[in-house]
Parts: sequence; structure tokens; C-alpha cells
Amino acid sequence: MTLSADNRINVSSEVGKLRKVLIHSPDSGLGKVVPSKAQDWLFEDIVHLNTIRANEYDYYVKLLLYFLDETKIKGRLTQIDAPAHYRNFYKPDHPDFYHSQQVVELQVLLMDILEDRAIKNQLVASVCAIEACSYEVQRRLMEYSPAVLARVFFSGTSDESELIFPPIPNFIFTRDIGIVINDHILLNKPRKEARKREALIAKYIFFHHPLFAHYRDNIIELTDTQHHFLLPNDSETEKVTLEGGDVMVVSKNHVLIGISERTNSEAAAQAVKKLFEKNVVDKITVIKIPNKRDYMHIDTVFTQVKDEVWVMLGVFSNKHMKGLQTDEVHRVLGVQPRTAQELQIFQFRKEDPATTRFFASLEDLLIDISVVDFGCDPEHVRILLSGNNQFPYDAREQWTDSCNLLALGNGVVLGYDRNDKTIEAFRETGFSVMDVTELLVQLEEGSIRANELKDTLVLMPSAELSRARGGFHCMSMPLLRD
Ligand SMILES: NC(=O)NCCC[C@H](N)C(=O)O
Repeated sequence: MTLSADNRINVSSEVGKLRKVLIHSPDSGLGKVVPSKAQDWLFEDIVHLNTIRANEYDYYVKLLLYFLDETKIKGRLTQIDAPAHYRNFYKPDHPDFYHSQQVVELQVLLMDILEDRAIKNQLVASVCAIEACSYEVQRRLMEYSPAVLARVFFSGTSDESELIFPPIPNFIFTRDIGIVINDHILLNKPRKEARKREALIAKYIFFHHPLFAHYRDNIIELTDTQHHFLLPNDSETEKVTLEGGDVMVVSKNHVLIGISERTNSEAAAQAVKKLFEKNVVDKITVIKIPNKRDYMHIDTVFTQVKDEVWVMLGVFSNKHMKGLQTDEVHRVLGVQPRTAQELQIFQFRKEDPATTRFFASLEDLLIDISVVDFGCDPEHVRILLSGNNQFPYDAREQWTDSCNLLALGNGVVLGYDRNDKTIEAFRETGFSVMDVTELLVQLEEGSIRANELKDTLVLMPSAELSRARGGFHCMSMPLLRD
């Protein structure tokens, strides 16, 4: 196969025009989350399946198609959404599915690789091993068609009557399964049990699907250390874990890696070493944030909006971190906000990893990236703050992903409609704010064209989606960006 726009992958920016993205629409597994398991399965609540699909996620698919693969959707919106068509356009195993080479559905990739009997055999055996299935179940799974088997792997059930194993409802957060860094793919090693099957399936897809055929030698995997195996209780602290939400490729030469609730320092160190050894980038900044459920990955506390604009949680801003020290008594007593004590930022360079640069605050780092990596004037860098930095909206809106935006291009971002004060901050900075329903109508009428949009925050419905605890940055794995 030759390399063309259809099978090329390359990501060297957080805000370059998005050309190809891997997503996964909510499968029926999300409708199987029960209250007693919601926390174990990393959902904060149970969600209503039809609402999360038809009233929320489907808008995301429509918008992505409009921006990345317009011919699939333009002029067809009314027909696609007609009740008589039962959302078939959005169902990966239905003949009317949108099948796009640019908006790539994970379930389709899984169905594709399961066509190969040998891969099917290995994957069934591996899933059955981690889910402790009986041999009889393993044999039964082998008899399913690729479409049914893919559904079972995601939702845990073939016919909605019996659960063979638990669902993996977090697979909608495709960001966390792997990250494209230039022309390499860094696979994740999840911290949480609930996300292990995702990592296994993702590994098979990246190594076997023709879409990634040219990149098999560029897949980077992290491994557990022998210290971990030799410690009592399969020591959790020594285990190597890294999730994609902790990795951001801000420019061709610069990657950010978080140490967080999900990614530990051993994993960050391995990733730095491997990315330097393979000459993938020259500069890596490691950001250690407090180990807290609210902050699970670095992309829950900040994301980039355009070259010189970022959105972040105010507790990591200069004002907050240095604020208390301006008071003489606090300064003398060394009183600092807890987050300030726990945040550490180290920047490494390939040519001399021993000489580390430190940053005092996240805001300082983001300004430095805009200025050094993008050549922006420091006076023009804008850091928008969650909840417009007003207590208690800062924390409330961060929890519902005010800082977790997906850029479709420089300055055009998707975020949840519920984060009122953060939206206010965007307006005050000169951004247009548009509801997705209104935008789709205008795109369909032709009164707006996707590539003409500038400095716009697109508001997406979020009542159900936000209970799953991730935003559009988490719900996207970019495969190709300008
Ligand atoms: N990158 C991200 O922040 N992903 C969000 C993942 C949410 C999911 N419920 C989890 O807790 O893993």
C-alpha cells in the first residue's frame, strides 16, 4: 500500500487543522453501567443511552464530518436524522453507516481486523484470558461474525440479554488509548482495571489494521520494570502506567507529558527516554500535577485553543500560585496553596537531558510555549481560566471539562454548553460562541463554510456526556493534523 492522504498519520500540533481523527460513538455498554459499578467503571453516574447518542454525541459526529469529510453529510442532514432511519447513519455495523476515511470509527477498525481468522483467534483468547472466561465461552465467541464479536468486545453482550463480561464504556475516550506523536504512535498502559481491555484491543488494531501498516515499526510500547514484578502485592506504585490524556504534542519538536492520577513517573521517564532515543522530538516537558480524581490527566486542567490562547484551571495560574506569597506573613511562614506545592514542571532537551529547565507555574510554561514554539508576542498570549476564575465556578466547570477542549483548527474549539462562566471568558476575549445546532443549520444552508470559521467556541450539548467525566479532547485521537 502506498502512502496517501487516506493512510497517512502525523500529528505535530494541538491546534493545526484536524484532518483525520479516531473516535468511538457510545455503544450499548454505556447503557449497562449500574450505580454500584459506576465508580469502578470510572463514570460518575449512570447515563441515558438514547439521550447521550441522539441528543449529544451524534452532533459531534455531524460536526466532525462537516469539517473533515463534508461530502458525507452536506445536504443530507434532514434525511439522516429522519425518525424513519433510526439513526442508522451512526451505527458502525449498519449498511447506512457514514464510513469515512477521515472520521474513523474504532468499531469499524476492530471489525476489519477480526475478518482475519488468526487475529480473531488471538484476540478472543487474550480477551478471554483477561476476563477469565470459560473455554466454552471462548469457543462461542469464535463463532460470532466480526460485527457481533466487535459489539461483544465493547459492550460485553451479544444479544443484550446476558453479560459475558463487563462493558468498557470509557472507550469513547479514544485519546487515552494512544497518541500520535509526529509519525510515531505511543500506546498507553492504563492505570485503571476498567480500561485494560481497551488497551488490549487498541494494541491489536494499531499492529494489524492496514490503516497503520506503514507505522508498525513506529509504535512505542512501555513495559513494566522487574522491580514491579518482584515487589509484594504486585506493587501498584511501581507499575508503569500512562494514559493518552497525559500526552500533548504541542509542536513538531515538543511534547508535554503529565504525571497524574493515571500516569506515573516511571512511565513518564520511559516515554522521555524512548522518544529521545527514536529521535521523535527534541524537547519534552514533564508536568507533575496533584494526584487527584478531579485532575485525572493533564488535559483535564488545560488545553490549547490557538497558538497564543490556552484555557486552564486557575489554581495553576501565576496569580493563584504566587498570590499568597505577596502577603508578607504568608511569605515568611512559607504558606503556599497545596496545588502550588504539588505542581512541578521539568523541561528536558535531547542533546542534554541532564540540564533541566524548571517552570514555577503552568501559566509560565504555556506562555513560554506560545512565545518560543510559535513565535507569538508575549503581550498577546491569553490564558483563559476555568469558570472565569470565579469561585466556586472554577472548580465546578473544570469538573465538567471546561479545560478539555478539542481544536478543529487554530482557534476553533469544541466545548460543553454547561460551562457558563468559562464561556463568558471566551466572549470577553473576543471569541464568537455558537451553539452546534445553530452552526449545523448555517453550514447546511451554506451561509457559513467550515474553513471560514475563526476564533469560535462551539457549544456542544453535555448533560449526559459530562457524567462520563471527559470532554472532546478526551473523545478524540487525532491521526492527522496540519
Ligand atoms: N483524557 C481524559 O481526560 N479522558 C477522560 C477519561 C474519563 C474516563 N471516565 C476515565 O475516568 O478514565
